[in-house]
Amino acid sequence: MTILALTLSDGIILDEKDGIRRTVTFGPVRHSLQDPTKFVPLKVPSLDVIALLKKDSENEQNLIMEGNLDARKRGIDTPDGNMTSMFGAHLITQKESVVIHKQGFFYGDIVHRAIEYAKGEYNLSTRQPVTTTTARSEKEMATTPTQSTIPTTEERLQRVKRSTTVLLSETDRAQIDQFISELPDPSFIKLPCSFGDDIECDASAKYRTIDGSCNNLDHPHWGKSFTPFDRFLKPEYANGVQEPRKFGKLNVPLEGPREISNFVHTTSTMADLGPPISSYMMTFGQFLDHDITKTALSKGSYPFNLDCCNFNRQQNPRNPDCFTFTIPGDDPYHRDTLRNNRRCMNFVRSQAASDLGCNFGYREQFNELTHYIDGSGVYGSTVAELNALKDPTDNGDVRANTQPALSSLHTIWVREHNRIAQHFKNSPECYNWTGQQIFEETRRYVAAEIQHVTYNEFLPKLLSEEIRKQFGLVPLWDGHFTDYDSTVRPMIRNSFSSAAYRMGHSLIRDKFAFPNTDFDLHVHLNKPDLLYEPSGIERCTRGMYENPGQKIDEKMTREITWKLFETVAGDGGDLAAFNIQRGRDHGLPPYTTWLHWCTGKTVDADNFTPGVEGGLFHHGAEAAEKLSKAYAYTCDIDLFPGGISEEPLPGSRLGPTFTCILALQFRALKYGDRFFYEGNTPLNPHPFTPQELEGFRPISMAKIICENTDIEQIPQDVFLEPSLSNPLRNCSDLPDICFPKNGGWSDWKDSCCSNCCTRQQYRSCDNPPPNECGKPCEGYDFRSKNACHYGGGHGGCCHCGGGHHDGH
Ligand code: HEM
Ligand SMILES: [Ca+2]
Repeated sequence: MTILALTLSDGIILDEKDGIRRTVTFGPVRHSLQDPTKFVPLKVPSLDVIALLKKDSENEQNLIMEGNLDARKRGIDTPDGNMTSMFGAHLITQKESVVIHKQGFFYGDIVHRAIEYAKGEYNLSTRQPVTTTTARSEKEMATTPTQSTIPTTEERLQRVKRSTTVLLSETDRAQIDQFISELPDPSFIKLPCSFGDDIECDASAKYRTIDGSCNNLDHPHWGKSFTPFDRFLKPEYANGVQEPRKFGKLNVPLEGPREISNFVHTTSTMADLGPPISSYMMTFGQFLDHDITKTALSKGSYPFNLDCCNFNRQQNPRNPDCFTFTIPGDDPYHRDTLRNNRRCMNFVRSQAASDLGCNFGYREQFNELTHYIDGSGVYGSTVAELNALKDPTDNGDVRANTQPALSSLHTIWVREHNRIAQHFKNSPECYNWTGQQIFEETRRYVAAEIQHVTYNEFLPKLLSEEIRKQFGLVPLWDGHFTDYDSTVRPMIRNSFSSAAYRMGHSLIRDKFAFPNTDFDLHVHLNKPDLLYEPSGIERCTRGMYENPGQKIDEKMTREITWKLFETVAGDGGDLAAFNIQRGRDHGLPPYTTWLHWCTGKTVDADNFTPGVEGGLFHHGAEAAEKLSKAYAYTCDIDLFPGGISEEPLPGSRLGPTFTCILALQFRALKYGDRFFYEGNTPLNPHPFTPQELEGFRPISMAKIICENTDIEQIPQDVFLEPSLSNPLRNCSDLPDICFPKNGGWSDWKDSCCSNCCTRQQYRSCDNPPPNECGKPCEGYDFRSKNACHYGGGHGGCCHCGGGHHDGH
C-alpha cells in the first residue's frame, strides 16, 4: 500500500495515508520550468527525518536505489556556505562541480567529502581533511565505505523484500508530522546563484568568446561551456530527483538496455542503405555534434575510465556513478565470446549538475562544449583548450579520433582556418591587422562556414523544406536575418543530445569505406592509422561521399551494437544500449510523452498496433513488432528507440518526434545566437555585411574539402551520392568565398522590371578585378526573383495587372 510518495519534482509531498491525499508544499526543490517567483525556500528538516523520508520513498518505489545517495548525506552546506538540496542530487554548487569535474573526481567523492565536512572532519575552505585521529584521509575515503550510512547488500535485498509491505511506525509518522508542522522558515536557506553572475560582458566585443559566455548579454552564461543542458520537458527520474527509471509507469520492471538493443536495434546490413544520402552525412553530423554536445561523465573523461564492471560494488557501494547493465546469458553475440562469462557492460553516469538558475532540484547534466554552433570543435570550448592547440593537426574535441573520416574532417577544418588566415594575412586591406585580429576574423568565418553548411546543406537532407520553413531554418537568398531574439534559450536540450541527435548512429555503415578496400568499421574506431596511409585524408573523405549512408531507422550495424571499440572479441560496447541507458541516466521521459508533446497524439498503454490512432501511429509494422517485444507497455518505450524507429515524415528522413526535437533545437541555435552568421541585430557590433554574406553564400562543404585536400573532382553536394543530378565537378569550378574587400558583388538591387511578371534584380562589381577571390566579379549581374509573386500593388516598379499568374 502506498503510504508516502515524494514527488520532489513538484516540491510537494503527497501523503496518501488511509486513502486521504494531502499535499504539502515545501522547498527548495524546483526546476527550470517552474516560475521562480513562486518559490519559497523553507527550513531544512533534520537529517534523520530526511533519512526516514528517503528510505520510505525507496521502499515505496520498490527500488534498491543502487548508487543512490543516502538521504543523511544531504542537506549539508557547501564550501560557499550555500545550501544546495535537501533530498536532491546536488550537494555542490555549479561552480564547485566544474572545478571538481576538472579535477577528475567523481560525484560520490564530493558527497562523502560533504559528509566528512558535516562531521567536522574535512575543511572545505582548505580542501584538506582536518588532522585529527578520527579524520580519514582522502585515500581512505576513496576506498572505505562509511559504515553507518551504507547499507550492506543483505540490507538492500531486505529492503526490496519489505518494500511493498512496510508502513511507517507511529514514531516515524510523528516525526514527519512534526517536520511538516515546522514549515516554513524561509530565512534558513540562501539559495546560491553564483553561476554566471560573475561574468562581465563587453557588449561592444566584436567576436564570440571562446567559452560561449556573453553571447546573450542578458544571460551571459546561456550557451557557455560547462553549463547544464536545458530541457524541453522536465525529467522523469524514478525518485523524482536523480534515480534512473527502472520500472515502467505501470510498475513493471523495464528490460535492460542490452536486451532492448537486441530486440529493437537489429540489425542494419549493407542491404539497408539509404541512398541518395552519402556517408558524409554521418561524418559531418558527428563533426557538428562535436561542436555542440559533449556530456561530462562523472569521471570526467571519454569514453569511460571508470570501470564499474571491475569495481567490486559490494565492497565499494559508495560509488553512485556506476550504472552498469547486464548482458543476458543468451546474448546473441556475447554468449559466444569471452568464454561466455561476460555479463556486465560498463556504464558511468553523467556528472550531476544543478540547473542554470542554480536551482538544485532535478539532476541535470553538463555540456562541456559551447552550445552554439561556433567552431568550438575546431578551437575548443575553453581558453585553456584553445591554448593547447599548438600543432596544426590538433583540434578542439578530444573525440576527433573516433573514426578516421571524422579525424580527416577535423583536419580539413583546421586547414580551412589556416587558408582563410593566410588570405587575410596576404590581403593589402589587412596589412595593419594584429595576429589576434587575423585569428578572430578567421574564426568568425570558419564558424560561419560551419553554420552555413549545417543549415544550407546538412539539415535539408534530414528535414523537409516545409518543416524547415515552418521553423525558420532556411538560409536566406540575400540580406540579413533580423530575428535574433535574446529571450530564446540557445542551450542544447537534453533530449537532443541524449537521444534525438543520436539519430546519426543509424547512418553508420558496417564497412568503413576506404576507396578500393572496405574495412570493418570497428577495427578503425579510435584509431587514426588510415590517415597515415598515402593520401589517407583524401581517401577517407572520398570513401564517405562516394558511398551511401545507412537509412535512418531503428536498425543499427553490429559494428557498433556488438563491437563498439572492441579490442578482443567480446570486450566491446553497444552504442544503442548506451543511448538507451544514457536517456535513463538523464531522466528523459519516455517516447510517448515526447510524441504527445510534439504532436498531441496519445498512445494506449498496451496498444502497439502500428499506424493506428491510439497505437503506434507513426511506426511501421516491423518496428512496432520489435518494440512490443522489448517493452511491456508503450508508455515505457525509451525515447531513442521509439523516436528513431518512427517512419519518416514526407520529404524528411526523420519521424515527427525527432523532427520536432531537431527542428526546435536548430531553431534555438539560430534565433538565440547573437552572432548567427546571417544575422544583423543592433546587438551584434560586427555582423557580416551584405557584401560579405553575398560573397560567402556560394561556399559549400565540397569546396572546403577541395581547398584543403588534394581532391580535384568532387560532387557538388557531398551529402548526396554522386549521380547524374549530382555529378562530379572540377574543384576549380566550384565557387569559393569572395571576400568583398578584395572585389566583390554589391547587394542585389531591384531594377525596374523588364516585363510585368518578373522581378529583376541586378548587382554590380563594387571593386573590379584583379582581386583575390576564386571567381572575380566583373561588370553587372542580373537575376529574376520570385517571378510573379511580386508587384500587383501601387508604387512598386512591377505590376502584374491584377490577374492570377502561375509563375511565368
Ligand atoms: C563511427 C561513428 C560514431 C561513433 C563510434 C560514435 C560513438 C559514440 C559514443 C561512444 C557516444 C557516447 C555514448 C554514451 O555513453 O552516452 C556517442 C555519443 C553521441 N553521439 Fe555518437 N558516434 C558516432 C557517430 C555519431 C553521429 C554520426 C552522430 C550524429 C549525427 C552522433 C551523435 C552523438 C551524440 C549527439 C552523442 C551524445 C554526445 C554527448 O552529449 O556527450 N554520433 N557517440
Ligand atoms: Ca560549440
